[in-house]
Amino acid sequence: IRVYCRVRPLSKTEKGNNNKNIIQAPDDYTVKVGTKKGEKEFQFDQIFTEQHSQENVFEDSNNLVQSAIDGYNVCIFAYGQTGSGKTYTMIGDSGQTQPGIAPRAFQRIFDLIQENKRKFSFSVSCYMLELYNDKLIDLLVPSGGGDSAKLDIKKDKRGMVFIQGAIVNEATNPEDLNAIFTKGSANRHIASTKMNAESSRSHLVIGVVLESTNLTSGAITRGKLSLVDLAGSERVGKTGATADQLKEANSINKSLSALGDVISALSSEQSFIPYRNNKLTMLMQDSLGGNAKTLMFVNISPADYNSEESATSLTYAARVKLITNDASKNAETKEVARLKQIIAKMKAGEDVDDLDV
Ligand SMILES: Nc1ncnc2c1ncn2[C@@H]1O[C@H](COP(=O)(O)OP(=O)(O)OP(=O)(O)O)[C@@H](O)[C@H]1O
Repeated sequence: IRVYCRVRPLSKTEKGNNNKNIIQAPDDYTVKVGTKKGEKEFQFDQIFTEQHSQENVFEDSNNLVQSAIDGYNVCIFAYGQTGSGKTYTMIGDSGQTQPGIAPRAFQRIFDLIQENKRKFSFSVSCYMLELYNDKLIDLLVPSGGGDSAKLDIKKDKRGMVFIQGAIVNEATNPEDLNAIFTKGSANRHIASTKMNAESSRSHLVIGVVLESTNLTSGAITRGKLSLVDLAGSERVGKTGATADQLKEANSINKSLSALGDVISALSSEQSFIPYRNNKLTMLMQDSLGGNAKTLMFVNISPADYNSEESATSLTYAARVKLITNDASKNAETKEVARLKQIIAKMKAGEDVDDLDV
């Protein structure tokens, strides 16, 4: 699992309020957050700051679109507190003057299809779901989502998750995918109004299934690109929160901890992975582990009043990253040291069989 950290710029209001920026990124891989308890430092695969455009962010993610076409299950998901830039990263700004990963990926899918059309025929289909208070809502059912009781999370023979009872729309060009997304977003808005909820309190899952048929051999390959905008990770203060808000927060906490547990179990190569503990992890089961390629964005706010939330998000993300990272880093360092020693010995004309590393 690769983990990228993205720090949004201070907003106009925050600048107006004289909020301080407490995030530093001394290099491309290190981020420091100033908290009341002192400075905390974290390492990730890449840090994006306000200097990085949406193009820059997509450049580092777009090879995953190729992987999905090649038959992998690819998942790109964004984690962070409300207002930290998850939607901006995954979808873009509201006017789509700065499109995010999803619309760029939609375009890229069809660019790649075009490049490969002499050798393969392709079919592209898409579903779009929301998970709110542990309830699945089909966003492609008009006027605020379908009857969640009819939806069931299943796996096909090859382990790909599909949602029995959910609408799946075919797409033949990027505009189709954009139109499906726009329709789903409008339904999400209606659904959240009906439930009197903020959309940031639900998880959004877009699944784009890519099937290619080799025109010579007839072999069929299926991959999937899952784009997930998770619910805001912040905790709700007990004081002042309504019963509904506490229920929401509780359900979000449960699902995000379940996701953390799955990722930990995968990273430490445990034999049992607790996917079935939550609908979120059941939904993402084919996107985490196995032949999946996963990219996590941890989005953080740079403002001083969010420092605790930012530190908490980074700690969660570090937990995702750390376990695998440590192992491979150590292995790499040892291996590099061993190879260096071999080179040195070979240069000196010595025997390389008796190495002590
Ligand atoms: N990298 C960025 N550059 C410029 N503006 C940004 C950036 N990231 C976020 N913003 C702006 O900050 C605001 C909050 O971002 P956004 O809505 O993406 O947060 P969010 O984490 O998705 O929140 P929610 O959980 O409510 O959906 C938006 O107005 C967005 O346009």
